[in-house]
Amino acid sequence: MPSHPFLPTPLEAAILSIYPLTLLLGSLFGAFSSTTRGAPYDPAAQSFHPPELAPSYFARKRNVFNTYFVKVGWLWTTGALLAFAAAAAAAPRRARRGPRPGSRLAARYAAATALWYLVTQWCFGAPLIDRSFLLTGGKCEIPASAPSSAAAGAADGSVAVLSALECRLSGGVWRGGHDISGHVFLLVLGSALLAFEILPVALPSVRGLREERLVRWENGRVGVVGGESAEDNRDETDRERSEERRPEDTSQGGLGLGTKVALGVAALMGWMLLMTAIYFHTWVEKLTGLLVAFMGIWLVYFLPRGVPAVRFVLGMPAV
Ligand SMILES: CCCCCCCCCCCCCCCC(=O)SCCNC(=O)CCNC(=O)[C@H](O)C(C)(C)COP(=O)(O)OP(=O)(O)OC[C@H]1O[C@@H](n2cnc3c(N)ncnc32)[C@H](O)[C@@H]1OP(=O)(O)O
Repeated sequence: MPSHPFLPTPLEAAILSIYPLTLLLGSLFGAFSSTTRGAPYDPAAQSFHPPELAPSYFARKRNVFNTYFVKVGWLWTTGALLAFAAAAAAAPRRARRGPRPGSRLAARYAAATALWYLVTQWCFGAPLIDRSFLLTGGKCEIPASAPSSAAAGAADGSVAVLSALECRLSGGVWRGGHDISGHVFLLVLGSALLAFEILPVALPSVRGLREERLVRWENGRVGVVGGESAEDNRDETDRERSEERRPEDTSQGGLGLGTKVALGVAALMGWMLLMTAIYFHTWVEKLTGLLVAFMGIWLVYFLPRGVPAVRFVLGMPAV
């Protein structure tokens, strides 16, 4: 049982700990494997170069999983969530009496999408990842060989661009700052979103996914979702709703094809996280990617537990 609504249950903590462990094991493997250490790594290109000498297929930037899966990872996350929502809606009547995804699934998805967008795509201009790169001393360097129009910048060969994309378009190299790993961020946020939405619905009788979650009620008291102490503090309507749901606790939930596909997408994200940990980025870049993703997960899944007003907007999975 967690000690505060803002904290995960032991099972949720165990699930979340898979992420740092994956990064740690992957980074250690990358650091000690002789094949990886012997391959030519180009820090400017942030990859093994030339690609033919990369230590594995997954160590090449243009591998099919990176190009069509991670690089459009939010589209996959969206599709997986829709598949899960469709499977839950189409579940047979008996399973439908099991926990539902919750009326605020779309709000939580929108919140997570907004975070992904601000961090990796656009934040009233350059995305947060690019802003932090510039703030930590990074700049866009234009090689002498670049077309003269692009190279018209400062004396040190750098140009005043605000984003990695602009830099690339002007033929430059994004160099010198701290580059938070966008891959780690997206893969952790996307797979955790799927896990936190699907598991409490698909595995309703597993302790720690639903009923051990602590919440703070409007009167300031803290209780367990669906537990006795919590119900004592809720209004009549809430109690009635929870009575309706009680027989579902023993059902198997709606683990239809869509849910299995969505879990498959989350698992592939886990695999790609491991590949990223082994073959790409520095330790600190991976760590900051993880921390930013964890911040997002906390905002969407743990802050609502402790703040009723936020819970009113974002709700909680399977409640
Ligand atoms: C009821 C249900 C609710 C839902 C109800 C809603 C209703 C439904 C509404 C629909 C509405 C539509 C809404 C959808 C909206 C979208 O989902 S459309 C969006 C589709 N687009 C995406 O998904 C884009 C996702 N991609 C990204 O965000 C960024 O590309 C990423 C993944 C964060 C990565 O960024 P990055 O620049 O590659 O950054 P980074 O990780 O630092 O990598 C640095 C380098 O190392 C390389 N690298 C790192 N790791 C790896 C690796 N593992 N392998 C190979 N290379 C690697 C990178 O390739 C990169 O190299 P370059 O490409 O720069 O040369």
